[in-house]
Amino acid sequence: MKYVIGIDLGTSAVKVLLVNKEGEVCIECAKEYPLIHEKSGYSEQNPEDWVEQTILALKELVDHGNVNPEDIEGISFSGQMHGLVLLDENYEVIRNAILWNDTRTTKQCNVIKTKLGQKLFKITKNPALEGFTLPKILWVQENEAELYEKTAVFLLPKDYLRYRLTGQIHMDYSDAAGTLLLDVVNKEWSKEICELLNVNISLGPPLVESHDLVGNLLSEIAEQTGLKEETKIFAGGADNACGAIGAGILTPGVGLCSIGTSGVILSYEEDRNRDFKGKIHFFNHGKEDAYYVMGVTLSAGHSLSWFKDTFAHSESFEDIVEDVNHVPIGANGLLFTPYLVGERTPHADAVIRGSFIGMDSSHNRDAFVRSIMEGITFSLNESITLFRNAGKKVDKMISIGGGAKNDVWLQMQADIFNTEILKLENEQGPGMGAAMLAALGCEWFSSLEVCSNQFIQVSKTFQPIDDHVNKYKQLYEVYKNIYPQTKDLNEKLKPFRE
Ligand SMILES: Nc1ncnc2c1ncn2[C@@H]1O[C@H](COP(=O)(O)OP(=O)(O)O)[C@@H](O)[C@H]1O
Ligand SMILES: O=C(CO)[C@@H](O)[C@H](O)COP(=O)(O)O
Repeated sequence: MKYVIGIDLGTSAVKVLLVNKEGEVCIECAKEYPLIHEKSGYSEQNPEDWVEQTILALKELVDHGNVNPEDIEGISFSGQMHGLVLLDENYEVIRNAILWNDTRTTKQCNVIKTKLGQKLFKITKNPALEGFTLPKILWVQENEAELYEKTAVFLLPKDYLRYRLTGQIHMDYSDAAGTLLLDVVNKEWSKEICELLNVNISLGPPLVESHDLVGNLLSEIAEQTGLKEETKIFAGGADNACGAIGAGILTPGVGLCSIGTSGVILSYEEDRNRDFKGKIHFFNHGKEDAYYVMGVTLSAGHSLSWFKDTFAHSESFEDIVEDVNHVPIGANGLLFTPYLVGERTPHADAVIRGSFIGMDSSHNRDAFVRSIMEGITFSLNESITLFRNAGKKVDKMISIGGGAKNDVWLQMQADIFNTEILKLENEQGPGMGAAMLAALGCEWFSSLEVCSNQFIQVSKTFQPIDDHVNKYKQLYEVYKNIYPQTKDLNEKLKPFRE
């Protein structure tokens, strides 16, 4: 039997999956790494942590996978999007990576808006948002000029990891789309944007397709992991593009809900000329010459992990969500907004912060956990509302990510979204998507579509329950009021944040 490995460089952890030619996940290993929040609004990671933890995860996979490393034909990648990794001329990391959920760049977003106006939208199909890469480049240019001067190339997180495993520098189109420097339709770095913002276009690495072969493993990495140097390495894609591939979202129809650190509602988009007026993101897919649109909740799983780290550090996620079903819908009158690091969709707002509304002395810990899960799901429902208002049909969704491990949450998604929710055999959509890109690159299949028929299995479906749908509709109306009513309060609280 032959195998491929999918590596998903997530925000909370790197997850590696060994997948055989039948699409079965033979073993998965995960290794965590920390987020660095130096100030309110800042979010960074040390790229060395990604490399060290990936090598450990791969070694564990080889040691316990019970397969001959010679039979592992290919590896590909999925990675958290937008994070800025700056390298000097020796390809050494210059500073910590500035991540997708870092919102320090409001000023730079305003500069982009002023200098580019409608051009930005015409070229990139997206607005200037704090999380994207270009504002981060401008922030370093302005605030750390001596580091910017040293920069020879910029990469995104999984591109840096791939560079360390292969010695080769590349970026794929699906991830490049999230930089705000890519001409999305013509698939090239935008000379016009670079010139107008005084960014040297040569900082952008060579662009490739997600399934392209980009090299083999470096000998020292083969030695450290137990893998073979000859293992073929394929470029991979943005985690949401890979999540879509790993859920079989390769044609219009079924949508995707992903609850990882962020939360994403995603839909395949056939028409590259479709104009969503920047309300949702429009990016290149990991499937060649295809596109997808999505809305993003910045702190989805992160809200739950914040609660766990702060109030239940020693417990597992399974423990803290175990009894939420004993709390009624609406968490006994407790509503939560998940704006722990600001928000993206539908409220692009770096200043807003979360709230618990309706706290009562009767509320116990389970009520708080339930209200967090409901608040995250209401936030994702705001993206679904945008999709529906734009004429997209949303009646069936595949749910992936850490949040899809819990059946109560999956039923909650069915009830709040009022859609059928499908759970897959394996909730690791991005890792599976990466494995599928490797399988395509190894020519096991003629297309991702053929591969998905073999690799993707639905394990369970959740139907909306009428009574729940009605209750959640009423709660959603209240939820939507919290943003406008807390916006001004948060502007006033901003000076007190450190
Ligand atoms: N058993 C579980 N039940 C509910 N939610 C969970 C469970 N395990 C993990 N999660 C959620 O999933 C999140 C991690 O999801 P994951 O897809 O691994 O994230 P990332 O790709 O960003 O690293 C956690 O922050 C947590 O909120
Ligand atoms: O910023 C975005 C998408 O635009 C995020 O979805 C990141 O790509 C991080 O993903 P996870 O770590 O939550 O999977």
